[in-house]
Amino acid sequence: MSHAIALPEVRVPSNEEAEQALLGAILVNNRAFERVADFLRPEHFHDPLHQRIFAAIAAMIDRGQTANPVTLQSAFERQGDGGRDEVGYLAELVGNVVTVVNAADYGRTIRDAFLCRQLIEIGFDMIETAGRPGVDKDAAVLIEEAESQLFELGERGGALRPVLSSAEGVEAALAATERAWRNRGQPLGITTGLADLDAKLGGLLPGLYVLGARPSMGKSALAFNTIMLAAARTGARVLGFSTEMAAEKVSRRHLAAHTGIPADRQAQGDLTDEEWCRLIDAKAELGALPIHLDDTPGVTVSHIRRTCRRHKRRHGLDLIIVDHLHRMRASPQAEKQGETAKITEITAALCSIWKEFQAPVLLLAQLNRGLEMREDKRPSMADLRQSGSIEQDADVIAFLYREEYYLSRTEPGRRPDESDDKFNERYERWTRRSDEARGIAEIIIEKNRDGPIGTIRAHFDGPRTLFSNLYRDHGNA
Ligand SMILES: Nc1ncnc2c1ncn2[C@@H]1O[C@H](COP(=O)(O)OP(=O)(O)OP(=O)(O)O)[C@@H](O)[C@H]1O
Repeated sequence: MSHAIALPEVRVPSNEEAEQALLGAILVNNRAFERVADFLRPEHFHDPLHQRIFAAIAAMIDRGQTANPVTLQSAFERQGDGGRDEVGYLAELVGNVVTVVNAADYGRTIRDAFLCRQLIEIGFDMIETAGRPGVDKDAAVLIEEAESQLFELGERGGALRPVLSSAEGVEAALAATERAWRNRGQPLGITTGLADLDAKLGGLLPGLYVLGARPSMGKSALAFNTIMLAAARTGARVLGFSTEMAAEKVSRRHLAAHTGIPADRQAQGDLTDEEWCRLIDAKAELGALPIHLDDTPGVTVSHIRRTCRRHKRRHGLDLIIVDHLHRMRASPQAEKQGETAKITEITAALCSIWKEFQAPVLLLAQLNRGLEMREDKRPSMADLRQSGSIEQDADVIAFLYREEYYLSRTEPGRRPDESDDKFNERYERWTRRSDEARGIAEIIIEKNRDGPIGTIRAHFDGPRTLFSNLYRDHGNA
């Protein structure tokens, strides 16, 4: 049985005096407009007449004209919406001006009142839709919609994303080029911690990055231990979704990467006094990094979006890592339609997530077992399961490959009819290849929307579950 609740009477927030004072200040001195032009728009005013006056002032100043009661009045008359009492009102606004110094404060007060009015509207909408009997959307959808509205309001003050003119677009592109020129030698985007990879990709920029590999190749090690740590050390605020590994295990691997004490030994508590000290020192250093982990199993894209919104509001957000695609859940309809529909829905949604947050999304993906039947087990695009939508939506697709992994599992045994010489020769070949492959990983970039493709090599340290630069850090040629 449902029962009615009485809602409190809410006063609509507005500040008539601030609106009048700001308009008067701008009419006395048009320079006051510059102090509010970046964040204040006509719809932020509560009084419709003030909205019209502010819009007219903005248009005149944009055209390089002076806005004062006389020019404004004639502008209103030309538009056919001037009235006798406006002349008097504009003069009154000017007459009551005490100072033009507080223009920015008046502007912020007006905008705050607008945001509060918007909040009230969203709140009433929520009450109305959630309380309507026979509501046609389920609670999760209503929460998603409310969060989306709040996020928009928090991020852009309810403003529409600006449409850029060609001139503005070119100016933004040149400003980015200038920033890049100042930081030449540094990646444009967030560092991956691997210099050769940064050189190929320009670091991680807003976009969808897919990293595919067979299990145990070190995908999670590359994403969580190498990229996450390197990015966070440069101040990037990272949020990781780990569907496979508990957050505690990810953190234990962070400690392993930092101290060199393998995660399995930490878990067993088998440590010397000196190692304990290293772990405690590492705790302080790693604890200060802007890293957060969500280890909810089987996450949906809406869970990721909601968590990112909340996270961005509280902590800021520069990099999102999702481990991994094939452990995520899609909508019940897509799940019913099969794997292709599921992957298509998830990659499209992750694309909209990087666009919304203007941050790179690094998505890990498990590859088909089929590639292990091949002589050359280096992965390629065809090994991505249901790869169509991934190929289309991803800005970068890379694969991780370590020959060492396969060689260590195929130590030759003597065949029944094999001579000593033949066996020794085969064994030596295997030993040579194993030596060459030891600690080496290949990152094969098969798609790079804005840059070159190709393979880079890195060093893999198993006990630390950490990748590092091959040449610089290890001197391998
Ligand atoms: N203590 C250790 N000593 C040596 N190697 C280790 C140690 N701990 C982990 N590794 C190696 O790290 C690799 C695991 O990496 P990771 O879990 O990142 O792989 P993955 O590609 O994400 O695989 P999965 O999808 O199965 O999680 C394995 O090859 C494992 O042998």
